[in-house]
Amino acid sequence: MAVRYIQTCRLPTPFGVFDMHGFEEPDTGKEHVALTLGDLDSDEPMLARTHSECLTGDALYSMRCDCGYQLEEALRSIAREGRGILMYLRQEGRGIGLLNKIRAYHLQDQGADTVEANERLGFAADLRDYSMCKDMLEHLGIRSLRLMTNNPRKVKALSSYGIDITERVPLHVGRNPHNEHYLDTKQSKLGHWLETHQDDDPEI
Ligand SMILES: Nc1nc2c(ncn2[C@@H]2O[C@H](COP(=O)(O)OP(=O)(O)OP(=O)(O)O)[C@@H](O)[C@H]2O)c(=O)[nH]1
Ligand SMILES: [Zn+2]
Repeated sequence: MAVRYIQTCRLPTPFGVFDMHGFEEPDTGKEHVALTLGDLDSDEPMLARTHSECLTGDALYSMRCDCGYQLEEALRSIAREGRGILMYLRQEGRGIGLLNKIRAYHLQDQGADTVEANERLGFAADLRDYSMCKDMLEHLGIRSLRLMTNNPRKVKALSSYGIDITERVPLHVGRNPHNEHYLDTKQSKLGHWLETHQDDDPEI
């Protein structure tokens, strides 16, 4: 989905003072942001995270998933490095929206896994689209990334838009008894790289 740039402001966080750049999808009115830190002009590949919105994990401390832990770890890593970008994409619930995610969680409370729950509601397992990242990165003049993710689809999608992913950086945090089954399902059904030993990624 195409986005247009709106404005930039400072965003102080416990991890560092970021710049927050706002973008809008003219077709849908959806609002996305990119947080950046450090020198954007250098051609050195930039540490990056594309993070899909998860209100429950990112803001409400849910332990059903790993999102909140990953968000914090990504910001912390960017701050440690002194340079990087986090694109926060408003595609809640892998694209089905918050209320449908609650419906899906209800089905999971009754025994379905995360993929089966989506399917029972009539959705594909993952409806996300990452094309807005291309416009955001182009606007900011960023060409190559060291991407923090365990999700092969993200790497494939961003590469297909011509974004140069020079390295895939694993982001293994937040496993707990409440999300163990969810993480195992992501690994077995969605192909996430979640092994403890990370020499599992020969093509990147
Ligand atoms: N439909 C649905 N969405 C979920 C569920 N649990 C988390 N999500 C959403 O999934 C998205 C995060 O996707 P993940 O596959 O966990 O992680 P990812 O961001 O694709 O991959 P990583 O980069 O490795 O973190 C967020 O939008 C969450 O709201 C669930 O059980 N059902
Ligand atoms: Zn989540």
